[in-house]
Amino acid sequence: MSQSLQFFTPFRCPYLTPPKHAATSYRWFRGTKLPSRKQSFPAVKFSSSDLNAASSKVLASDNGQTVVNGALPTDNVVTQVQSDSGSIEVDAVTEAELKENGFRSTRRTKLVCTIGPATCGFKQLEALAVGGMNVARINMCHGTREWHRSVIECVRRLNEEKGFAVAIMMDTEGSEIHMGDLGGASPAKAEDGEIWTFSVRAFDSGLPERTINVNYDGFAEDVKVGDELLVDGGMVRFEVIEKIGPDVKCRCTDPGLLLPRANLTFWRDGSLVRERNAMLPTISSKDWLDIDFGIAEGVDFIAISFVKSAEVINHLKSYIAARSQDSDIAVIAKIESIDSLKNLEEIIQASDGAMVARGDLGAQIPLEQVPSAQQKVVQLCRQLNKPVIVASQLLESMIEYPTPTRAEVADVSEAVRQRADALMLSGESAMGQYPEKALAVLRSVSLRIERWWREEKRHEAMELPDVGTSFADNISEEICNSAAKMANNLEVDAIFVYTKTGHMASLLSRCRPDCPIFAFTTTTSVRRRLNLQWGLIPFRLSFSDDMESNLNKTFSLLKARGMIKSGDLVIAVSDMLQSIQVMNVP
Ligand SMILES: Nc1ncnc2c1ncn2[C@@H]1O[C@H](COP(=O)(O)OP(=O)(O)OP(=O)(O)O)[C@@H](O)[C@H]1O
Ligand SMILES: CC(=O)C(=O)O
Ligand SMILES: [K+]
Ligand SMILES: [Mg+2]
Repeated sequence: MSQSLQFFTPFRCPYLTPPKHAATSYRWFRGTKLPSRKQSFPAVKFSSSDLNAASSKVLASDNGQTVVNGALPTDNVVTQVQSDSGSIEVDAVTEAELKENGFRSTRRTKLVCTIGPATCGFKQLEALAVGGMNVARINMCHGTREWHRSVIECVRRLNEEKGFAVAIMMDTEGSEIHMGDLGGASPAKAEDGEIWTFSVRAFDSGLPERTINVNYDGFAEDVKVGDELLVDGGMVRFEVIEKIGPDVKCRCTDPGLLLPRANLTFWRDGSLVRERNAMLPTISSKDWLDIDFGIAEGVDFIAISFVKSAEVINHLKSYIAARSQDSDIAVIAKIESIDSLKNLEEIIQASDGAMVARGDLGAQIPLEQVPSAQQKVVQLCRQLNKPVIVASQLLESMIEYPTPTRAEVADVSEAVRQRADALMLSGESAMGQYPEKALAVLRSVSLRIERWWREEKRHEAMELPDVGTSFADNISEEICNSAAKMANNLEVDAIFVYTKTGHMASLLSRCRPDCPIFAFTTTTSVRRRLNLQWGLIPFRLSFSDDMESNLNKTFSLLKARGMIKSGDLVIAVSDMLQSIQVMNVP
């Protein structure tokens, strides 16, 4: 049986001004005591007077079939469903998880893994995909384009051959100051009191002992004797003791490992020195070449390091649009500098998502300010309806050890509790000894915390401001907000959303409902992109504007695959019809 509410908006044309009185309404929902899901659904016909909106109509029938636009689904639909039964695509891991644990227990928090030497092989990538990796990140700071291309090819092959839907994120190097790549030598340890040389010289035949290359030509000019030099945000510290032409001699004051291409920052009188850094371009000439590479390879996301303003994001987005027609590449702003925090709202607004890149962020602001910055970025992204990734050092000790520290588990839990869209592994999966175990920890902690929070109903409702600019957008938002609220109150098993661009799916995800969201979309690229968003289970399915036939088709395909069963309670929304329907699976 089905109950439905539809919003007819004849003024969806952008050049028509919407009449104000036609605001959508779900008063019946607010004012009506909703039946508990234990009760079966009475077939109720709402009269249009039950609704506030003159332009809204409720269509319901009592024979288990919904009347859409006055037409009943015909036998033809059923025949078509049968002959089309192989045409739904969902990630193989999610499918297995759904069947094994049921709808409600699927993981909502998405997982991103940085791919490096420890995980670049086909088998290792497969193990990560099986372990729940939703997005594979390649970091252009490291490795050659050839190396990255082979990783992308492996992921694509896995998706095709094994039915995964792993998306690819390319992360740019950015032009902040960092060390060279050590010329292939293994990372060295700097000991307390040792003198090391940081040099902007090019060394043709290997690096002399205790010498580090610096990528930024102005380095020797900019630093002063007495400055403090921080490697990787303070993992190793030096004091500048002498400048000799292109060489800067430094004494190690905090020992530690010098990793290839580690970030360098220098501090004077307790403050970060940034004058010159602030003038470096966010996207370097090398980054532009990497971006061309990413576009040519058809990556799903490009993450931009050290974003300073919204301008660079807009610039990149128009470049991508010009270079690749119909491109679905989403641009993720990495929040990892003081400037990005200053211009946070405009940057997030301009981007398709953000990453709290705590590694470099912690080198630019005092460490104790990183947690509040994280909370702020996560919250703002949700309000602006952009996916957000919490990254760096989540399970840092697992680079070397097979179990995380209690503090690391608490940190992961906090990011899940904040309801970030995704968590990211860096060194743990790129070059650690236990990439699969680290992923398993993220997975099990996410599941546990999500369930606990749901059961205890601890999530305080967040004020979600309107994000759209048009009246049609506002209707979509109202529909999604209401659908999510109804889903929680009725304790439905899943929300179905039929969406071509993915926008309605992300609006639902933003509400963080108690049940998972099945997002049906027509293209594989949108489906992969939705993989980053909280609570979405993306399916590829060809569908029409006829919701009734879409629903029949989906029910029959999902039932045939054992993913849903008769009696399951679902709410369906669509961005073609702007409707909400509540029904038990027939
Ligand atoms: N493609 C790669 N080849 C070799 N080593 C890699 C590669 N990708 C990552 N790594 C190693 O894993 C570590 C952590 O990866 P991560 O992507 O966090 O890099 P990062 O250098 O900290 O830079 P970023 O600030 O962009 O995250 C790196 O420091 C590097 O040692
Ligand atoms: C991920 C990243 O770039 C950082 O944490 O600095
Ligand atoms: K990077
Ligand atoms: Mg960084």
